[in-house]
Amino acid sequence: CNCIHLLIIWEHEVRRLLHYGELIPRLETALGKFSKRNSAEVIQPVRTTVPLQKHSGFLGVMPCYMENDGILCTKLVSFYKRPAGSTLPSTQATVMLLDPEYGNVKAVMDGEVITFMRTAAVSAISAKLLMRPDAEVLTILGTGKQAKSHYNVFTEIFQFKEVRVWSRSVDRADTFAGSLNGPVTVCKSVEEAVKGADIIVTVTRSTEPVLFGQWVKPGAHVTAVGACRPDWRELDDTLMKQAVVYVDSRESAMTESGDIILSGVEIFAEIGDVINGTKPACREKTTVFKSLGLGVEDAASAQLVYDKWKQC
Ligand SMILES: NC(=O)C1=CN([C@@H]2O[C@H](COP(=O)(O)OP(=O)(O)OC[C@H]3O[C@@H](n4cnc5c(N)ncnc54)[C@H](O)[C@@H]3O)[C@@H](O)[C@H]2O)C=CC1
Ligand SMILES: O=C([O-])C1=[NH+]CCC1
Repeated sequence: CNCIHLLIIWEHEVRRLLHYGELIPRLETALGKFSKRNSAEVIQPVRTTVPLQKHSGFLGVMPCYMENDGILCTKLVSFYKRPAGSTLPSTQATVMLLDPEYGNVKAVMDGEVITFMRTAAVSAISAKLLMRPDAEVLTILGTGKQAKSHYNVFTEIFQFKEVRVWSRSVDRADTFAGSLNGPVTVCKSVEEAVKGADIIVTVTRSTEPVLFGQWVKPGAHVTAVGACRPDWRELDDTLMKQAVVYVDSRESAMTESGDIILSGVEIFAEIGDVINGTKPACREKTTVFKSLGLGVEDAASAQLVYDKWKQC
């Protein structure tokens, strides 16, 4: 039995071991495999969510099996609708890697760093495929953990002339700006922040639209990361209807995304279809990539952490 080899990999180790340069190619491969719907490559159901009514939150369970790669993984993620000013965390996560033959857990690792890095990396993949190559202005709406990881990966792999941020509180936006390793423009309104922007990342905990189509430049790319419940929104109907809509998973989007379900729009493609070359990247049009977060992303990330740990 190999159950004595249980590893615990803490947050600071995951942070040390994960780098976008290695994570992005692994995620591209995993998303491409996911969109082939070949059960020998990926079995990944839509996440199961248990409402935590008393605490305005949800526990998500996100299993994934990649048979050909020998990866069996599940993430437990709790996420909450916190009131303004709350100091409680909005997302907490733990990832478990199992041995698919024995069935034992071989590693338990921090899932928070995996969650904010893999989500930002997937957004960067969508931008690589869907953003105009001459994009100059990046806008980030929201100033939390995902905002930081998105700022980090977008400025690491692209070059923008200007990066803008917006938060409901200018003080929070100023604090966020001060924590970054580069210049940003703090904007007082969403409209000011997104005017003329080539790429807009929405990473808020809002449950109502914050980004309106009337403000978005034609041909811009929007990566929508928040609003992961069927009755939560970040984008309005006008934007959803004027855009070509890409998602990480059709099933997840039709189950979990208020922006997709309530606007009634058609999904054009999964991002994995574009990676596989089976659907085009409509860069010249306004595009929305609606991200919900997938177990296959956590599985590929956790395996990378494990591989790197073994190399040390
Ligand atoms: N698509 C995916 O794979 C994932 C999505 N998420 C989602 O991303 C969002 C951001 O997550 P974190 O950065 O970890 O949260 P966070 O709590 O660190 O940051 C949230 C940000 O949203 C702002 N905000 C809260 N309510 C708002 C409102 N009504 N209008 C405008 N802004 C508001 C906060 O001030 C803060 O700047 C959450 O909705 C979370 O559920 C989180 C993990 C993965
Ligand atoms: O994929 C993920 O971990 C999550 N998506 C929405 C909240 C957490």
